[in-house]
Amino acid sequence: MSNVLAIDLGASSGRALLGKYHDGELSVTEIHRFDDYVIDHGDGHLSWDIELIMDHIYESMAQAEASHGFDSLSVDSWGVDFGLLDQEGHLIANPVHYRDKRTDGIPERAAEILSHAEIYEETGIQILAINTLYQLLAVKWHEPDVYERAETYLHIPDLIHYLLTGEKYAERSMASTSQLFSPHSLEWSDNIREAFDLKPSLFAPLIDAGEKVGVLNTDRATELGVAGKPVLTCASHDTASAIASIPSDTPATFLSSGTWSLIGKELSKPFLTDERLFSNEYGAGNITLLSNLTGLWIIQQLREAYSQQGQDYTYREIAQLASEAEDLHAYIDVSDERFAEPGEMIQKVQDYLAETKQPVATEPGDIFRVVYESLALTYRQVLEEMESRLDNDQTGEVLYIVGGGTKATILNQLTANATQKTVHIGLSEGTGVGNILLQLVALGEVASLEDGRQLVEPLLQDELAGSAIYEPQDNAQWEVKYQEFIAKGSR
Ligand SMILES: C[C@H](O)[C@H](O)[C@@H](O)C(=O)CO
Repeated sequence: MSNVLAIDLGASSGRALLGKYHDGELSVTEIHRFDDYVIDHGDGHLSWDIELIMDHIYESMAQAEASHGFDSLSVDSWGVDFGLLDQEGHLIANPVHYRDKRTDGIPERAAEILSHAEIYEETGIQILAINTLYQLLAVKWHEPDVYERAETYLHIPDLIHYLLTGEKYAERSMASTSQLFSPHSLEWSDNIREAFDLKPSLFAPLIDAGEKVGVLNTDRATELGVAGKPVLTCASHDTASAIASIPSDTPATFLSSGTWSLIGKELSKPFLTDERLFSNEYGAGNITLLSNLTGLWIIQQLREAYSQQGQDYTYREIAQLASEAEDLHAYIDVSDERFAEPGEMIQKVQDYLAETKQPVATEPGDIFRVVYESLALTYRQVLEEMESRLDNDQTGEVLYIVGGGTKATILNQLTANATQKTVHIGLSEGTGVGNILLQLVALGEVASLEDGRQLVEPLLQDELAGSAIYEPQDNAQWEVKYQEFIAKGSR
């Protein structure tokens, strides 16, 4: 019998879930939710307000204690970002946001030292400017004084675990997002470190999901009466914890749907392609081969843009408008760099449509529909690219979707239509539940993650009450749309 506290930090909001495992049954309650922890410094500079996040984590502990109490805690978050500690172990500054402009031009400069092909060969990670490697190089090359002071780099969950326990570790699923890690050896890549002459001290000892980091030992923990409770690793990368919550007996084809869309397959070993199409991240004990796509961020940004014009839409209203919208047969390339950057999203979608000589959507519902359809068709494109390269036994008829994006039911159906796969809906709080399952494994309450995944089905029954499967519809029509998309909107 254990109660575990999962802190799940997303790029748009964070939440604390209390998982109660009693008599072989798991129940999960959300006890705290918070947002607004991005600091916008202007001129394209963004950081994460770590003090505010820590306040909410202590608030979550207080709520958990006021509820049923908790036996352990673990934090997961978005990938790639990190904090730098100095020699005394002090955080030098707030962690910088992956959308910060500091990495502009860095991948190109890095390629003069080690080609993109060599970096991919070593790390199995797609070349994206947000990657930790490029962020660290931005510090080294543009802020040498900060680089000099920096002794250790820690990803967000590792940093928070350190601030709670004083112990410095790097959990492997998160390390695998960095482009400083080898999916072949599952260790930090000496080749990358040496090629870019990065200080060895920056790299904390690696640790697996499901291990003990230390115990809560801060003054605030003492004040709350929670000092001494263990802090454990889950799969600290939120995508990896989300995939851990998929109730599949066999390696799954997955879409982790949220601000980002991470679509791919669970594999037993890395799979590299000459075209550097997919990332080989490390999950909870397996490789998660995936493509990292700008996901519902575009919808979130459209919503904000309409709000600035005085039109406030709930996500339910957005889905409704999109489902009633005209089918314009118009598509965007969701991976076009302009859509990854904040601001002016209505204009950006319209500009893209005009530039590619497609009907320009003007009504909000039409614009939302263009984005939803383009996402769904991009999922098909990625899965086709993947499945055409993998062995037959690694292809699948079922696609599992987990994460907050599952609430966009229109996107679930469009994804089934576009991919021609049966879509099984997982938990909207899959990440937090994956975090909980891995803590239960660490505590010895559940024998393995496979056993833990069996606990998810009853949670799904509670959440979805029967609407958990979407079958593909209108196959012929979607075949036509896919060809149109490949011509106008594909990446
Ligand atoms: C930076 C992104 O958050 C990251 O690449 C992605 O993998 C993720 O963590 C989505 O939640």
